Amino acid sequence: MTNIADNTHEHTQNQYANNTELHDSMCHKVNAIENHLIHIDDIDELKVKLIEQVSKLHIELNQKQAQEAQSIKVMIRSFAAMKKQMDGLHTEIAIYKQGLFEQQKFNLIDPLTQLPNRAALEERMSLEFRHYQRHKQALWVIIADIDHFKSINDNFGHSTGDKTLQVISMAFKNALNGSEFVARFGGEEFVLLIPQLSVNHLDVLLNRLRKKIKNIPFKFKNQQITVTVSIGAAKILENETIQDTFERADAALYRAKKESRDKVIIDLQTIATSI
Ligand SMILES: Nc1nc2c(ncn2[C@@H]2O[C@H](COP(=O)(O)OP(=O)(O)OP(=O)(O)O)[C@@H](O)[C@H]2O)c(=O)[nH]1
Repeated sequence: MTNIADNTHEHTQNQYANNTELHDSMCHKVNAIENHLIHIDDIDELKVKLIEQVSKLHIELNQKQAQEAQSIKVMIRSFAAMKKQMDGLHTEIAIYKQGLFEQQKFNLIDPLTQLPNRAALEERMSLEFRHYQRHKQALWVIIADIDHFKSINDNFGHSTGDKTLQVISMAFKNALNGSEFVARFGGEEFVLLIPQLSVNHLDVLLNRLRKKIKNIPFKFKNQQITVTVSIGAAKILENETIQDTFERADAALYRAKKESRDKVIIDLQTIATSI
C-alpha cells in the first residue's frame, strides 16, 4: 500500500512539474501572439507568425491533454491496486480475528474433558455475581469431587483415570440445563453454578446427579467399578462475595468427604437463611 502511494505521489509530482512547464510555454506563446498583433502591420507577415504560434500552441495543448489522460490512468490504476490491497487486508483481519476468537475459546476449554476450565469458571463467576447483585436471585456454587480417584489411577492406570474424568464430565454436562454451568476446576474437581433453585430442589437435583454417577457401569480390566462423587453446595448470601460462597461450598465438600463420601452436603449457613 505504501509503495503504491509513493509511486502515485512521485508520478503526480512529475506531472505537476511538466504541466507547469507546458503552461509557462503556452503563456509565452500567447504573449508572443499579442506582441505580433501589436507590432506587425503587414497582414501576410502577421498571418504567418500567428499560424506558426497557433500551431505550436496546438501541439502543446495536445501534449497537456495527453499528460492529463495519463495522470487519470495512473490514478485509476493506483486506486484499483489500493482497493485490492484493502480487500486483502480486510480478509487478513477477518482471518486474524477468527483465529483470535478460536484461541480465546481454546484457552477457556479444558482439553481432556472439553468442559470450561478454571479461567472460564472465574469469568462466569464474575458474570453471575454481577447478575446476582442486580437481581438478587438465588445463585448456588457447588463443588463436586470424585472419591478416591487416586486409587483408579493407581490400580488401572492414568489413561483409565482420564477416561473416567471424561465420562463423569459428560454426566455433569448432561444433567444441567442452559442457564446452569459446570467447569473442570482442576484434577478430579468440578464446580457448578446453578441459579434460582430452592434448597429442596437443589438437594433433589444434586442427589439425582450423585446417584446417576454412582450407577455408571464402569468396567476396568474386566472388573466392575463404582465411582462416586462427594458434593458441597452453598447459596450466595447478602453482603458476601462469590469467593466467600465458594469457600463455604468447599467447606461443605470437606464435610461430605469426611462424613462418608458419596454424599451431598448443603452448607448450614445457607440452610439457616433459607428457612
Ligand atoms: N488420570 C488423571 N488423574 C489426574 C488428573 N488430574 C489429577 N489427577 C489425579 O487425581 C488424584 C487426586 O487424588 P487425591 O487428591 O488424593 O484425591 P482422591 O484420591 O480422589 O481422594 P478423595 O478426594 O479424598 O476422595 C491424584 O492422583 C492426581 O494425580 C488427570 O487429568 N488425569
